[in-house]
Amino acid sequence: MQQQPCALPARTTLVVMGVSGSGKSEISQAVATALGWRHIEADHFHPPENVERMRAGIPLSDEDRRHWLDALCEQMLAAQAAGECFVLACSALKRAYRERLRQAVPGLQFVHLDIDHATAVQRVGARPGHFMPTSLVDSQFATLEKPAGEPYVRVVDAQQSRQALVADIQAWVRREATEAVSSQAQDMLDSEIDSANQAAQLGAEPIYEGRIARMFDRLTDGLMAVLMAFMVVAVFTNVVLRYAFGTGWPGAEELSRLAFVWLVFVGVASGMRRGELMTFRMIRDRFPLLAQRLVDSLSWILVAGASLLSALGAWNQVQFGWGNVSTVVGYPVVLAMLPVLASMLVLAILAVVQLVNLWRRTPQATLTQAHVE
Ligand SMILES: Nc1ncnc2c1ncn2[C@@H]1O[C@H](COP(=O)(O)OP(=O)(O)O)[C@@H](O)[C@H]1O
Ligand SMILES: O=C(O)[C@H](O)[C@@H](O)[C@H](O)[C@H](O)COP(=O)(O)O
Repeated sequence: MQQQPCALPARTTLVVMGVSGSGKSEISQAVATALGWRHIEADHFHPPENVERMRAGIPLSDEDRRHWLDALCEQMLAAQAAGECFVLACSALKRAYRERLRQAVPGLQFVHLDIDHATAVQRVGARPGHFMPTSLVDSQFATLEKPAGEPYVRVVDAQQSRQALVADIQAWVRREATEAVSSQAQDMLDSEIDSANQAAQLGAEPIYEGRIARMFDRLTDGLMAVLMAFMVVAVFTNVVLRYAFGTGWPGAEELSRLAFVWLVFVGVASGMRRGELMTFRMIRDRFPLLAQRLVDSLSWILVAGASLLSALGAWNQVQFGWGNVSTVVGYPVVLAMLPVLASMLVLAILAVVQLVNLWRRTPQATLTQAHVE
């Protein structure tokens, strides 16, 4: 049967292991045919001396198996290099032998055909023309270190019918491949989410610290707390008056709207000072360090420019609204423009401070500090 190029990205390599007579050769061949994978028969890679030893009833030693295992590793790597999945029939009796194979092919899967001594002896005895004598079955069991507990291992009862064994192994291989693919997909998704999180993140450090910064924080925090409390009380009072007493406070909506405008702009200035505004750095992080500084500088110049333009707009509005009052409460409408003006001026100043920081700090500090808004 012609092998198909192996399309699965994971769990594409399998060893069918067990003592002599467990059914490695036959079952692995059938599994390979069913999956369309290359079949490698380890018996074919024993040097003639090993075959002669076994024919003479002499068990192989670790040393006898060393070059044989090396040859098997070469065969597995050759299959992989050709882009083929493979099933290797190999006794792989000791853990150390399996580790040698795993070393060459990380993630190698093993199916252990677990068989009892009597059945193995019976099968080996009934197999005509094979070099392996039944006298060696004892030593095979003596050498066997069962693989249970090792990674990617399935143990099956080799006394089942051939069809049941092939179906079981095939289903396990497919399950493992699906799980591996979905866990790879999950890993990719996780890393996408990580890089997205890195791309859009809160600025790590405050732009400016010092006595004035502490005063500014106290002032803005206090102001926001008062504004928030005022909004809650105003809206709540209005609702209670309206539904409980059939009256209301006509100014509540207008004043809470005004408080909201103040809250937003005070919050923007406060967040910017603390470096807490959302930043996107996915593209910027791909540049070399110097280019990153230049991109950051350009970004801060743009922030300063845009903030100044907004401040100018707010100032025009202040002049325009001078003398005008709100319709319900009658507060001067410039009160709604002042937070915009103040906040935009603060943003422009902070952007300039950050521009200076960029060129004063070390490149590493700049890297963690920089924001691309
Ligand atoms: N599930 C099975 N049920 C009955 N006989 C089997 C089964 N699997 C293999 N055999 C037979 O057992 C003998 C040993 O199988 P083989 O594949 O050569 O084992 P191994 O390669 O492990 O020595 C063969 O004659 C084979 O036809
Ligand atoms: O490590 C070993 O002692 C041999 O590899 C042995 O395990 C293998 O079983 C023989 O090559 C016989 O071949 P069969 O396993 O096909 O009987």
